[in-house]
Amino acid sequence: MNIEANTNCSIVIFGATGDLAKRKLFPSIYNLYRKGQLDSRFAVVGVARRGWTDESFRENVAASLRDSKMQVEGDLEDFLSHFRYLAFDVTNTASYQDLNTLLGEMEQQFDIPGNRMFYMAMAPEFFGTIASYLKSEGVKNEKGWNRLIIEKPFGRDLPSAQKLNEELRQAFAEDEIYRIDHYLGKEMVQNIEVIRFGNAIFESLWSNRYISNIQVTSSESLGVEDRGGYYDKSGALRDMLQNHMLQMVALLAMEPPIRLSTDEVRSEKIKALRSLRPMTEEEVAKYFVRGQYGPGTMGEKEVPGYRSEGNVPEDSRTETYVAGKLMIDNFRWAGVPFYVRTGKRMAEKSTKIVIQFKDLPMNLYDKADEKKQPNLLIIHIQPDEGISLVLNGKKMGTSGTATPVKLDYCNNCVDSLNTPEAYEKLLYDAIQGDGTNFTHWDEVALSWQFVDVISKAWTNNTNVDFPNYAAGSMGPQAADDLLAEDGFHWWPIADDSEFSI
Ligand SMILES: NC(=O)C1=CN([C@@H]2O[C@H](COP(=O)(O)OP(=O)(O)OC[C@H]3O[C@@H](n4cnc5c(N)ncnc54)[C@H](OP(=O)(O)O)[C@@H]3O)[C@@H](O)[C@H]2O)C=CC1
Ligand SMILES: O=C1O[C@H](COP(=O)(O)O)[C@@H](O)[C@H](O)[C@H]1O
Repeated sequence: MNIEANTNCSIVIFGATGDLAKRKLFPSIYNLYRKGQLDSRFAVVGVARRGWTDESFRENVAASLRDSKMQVEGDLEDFLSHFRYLAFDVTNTASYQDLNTLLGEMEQQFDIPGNRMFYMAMAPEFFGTIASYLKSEGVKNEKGWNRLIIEKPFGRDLPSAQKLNEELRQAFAEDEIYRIDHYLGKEMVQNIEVIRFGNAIFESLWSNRYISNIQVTSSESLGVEDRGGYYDKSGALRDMLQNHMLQMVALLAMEPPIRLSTDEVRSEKIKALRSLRPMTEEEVAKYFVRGQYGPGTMGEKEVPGYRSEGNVPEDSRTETYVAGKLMIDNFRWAGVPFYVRTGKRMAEKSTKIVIQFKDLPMNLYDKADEKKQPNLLIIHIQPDEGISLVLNGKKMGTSGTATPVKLDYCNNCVDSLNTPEAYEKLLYDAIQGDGTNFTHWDEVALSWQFVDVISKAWTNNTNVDFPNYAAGSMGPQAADDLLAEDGFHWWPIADDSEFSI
């Protein structure tokens, strides 16, 4: 970690009237303030087009805290006094000059030495323009540090991501750019490194010698809600796999870094992503499966199919589900499939990683009429947070018979109230100058390079039979077949008591 002593700063939120600011950013800033993790000398400037006043902006911030069901204490008025609003036109130099003047005033008022953090919570087509004006109009400050936080999506393929990156790099250095992947702020995603590198029993087994396959599932029960317009141009591959899923794979596959510094961790993740076995377009069908949900039942409720959602064409060929088999061609992982799957309108909201260990070459407790139970390490990312280890123990009252036993550690049972939200942690890290849990450009580029082949193959092959899974199910049959061909199956993500074959 690279910790910055100088953390009193101004935060400028571009897109301060939007959904992300309301649902995630204001509550996170308030939590940091309440816990004393934000220096008391801070300022927040919200910018967007609409003509709000400071008062209406503050009322909106307060409403966002109420909506997030936060415990707001007697300090709300003081907190809100650090917030100002500026109606803004991103293409007009005068707006940037007004912003600079306002920041100067607030820096004086709150004794801030010029540190500025610019948070891009706006449609991505504006990111390059804003970064360039921040520099040309002198809002990027010479007096303190400058940091640019960039929301997803970072491009829609490698060329567009490269173009965006070049635009940003004209104005900001790589170490001033913080590309957010909110999965990297999740408590249990951060725990992957600790589980691996803090436990002799796991690190010594963490390779193709002992692991047979790894499964990463991130299933969502919600559909596309009101984001049909965005989602139909994106799909599950770009929306989830290119970023969150590949980041989790990189953390699971990387070599131990020589120390926990930003550069060392990133460098190992980059090496893991470079080891992903590339595919040709023709090979994509062998490794990847796409799906789109049709109508179905969620709990008791009938829900429509994807093609009937708002702003989605009725003949859409956008995938709402993707499953794949990734091979990592390096010494540690050769021969071990990493299976990933993610989708909307699946049976459960759940993110889990299951590490399946190889069977013993000879197990004295194998019975011809009983199926074998492999050892499993399960990392529960959300909504439950914790670790389970599935072992074999003696079946009580019998002799010579083994039965699966599960050891559970529940992280959010211990301290659920104090588990910080991902955005809160990432904002805190960015203020500290710690970029470890943000993605380096090379990681973004390698991920797009891998994903672009899949999206090209899917665009060129229009012969898809969509919808191919019912809302409320666990996805298309082809995703089960993908594992069955290798002699595996997806481990259940819902009811842990089912952890026997
Ligand atoms: N919402 C979420 O949960 C997530 C969002 N993101 C990303 O965050 C970013 C923002 O998303 P979200 O908050 O949902 O989007 P919204 O559409 O809700 O908000 C967009 C914001 O941008 C402002 N805006 C739009 N055009 C202009 C303009 N020309 N000049 C100035 N301001 C403008 C809007 O305000 P006004 O209309 O007043 O100008 C509004 O504040 C996107 O990149 C998205 O992909 C990423 C992960 C999750
Ligand atoms: O980035 C995104 O993530 C969410 C899922 O995030 P989670 O923290 O709830 O697992 C997903 O719904 C959204 O489509 C995607 O853009």
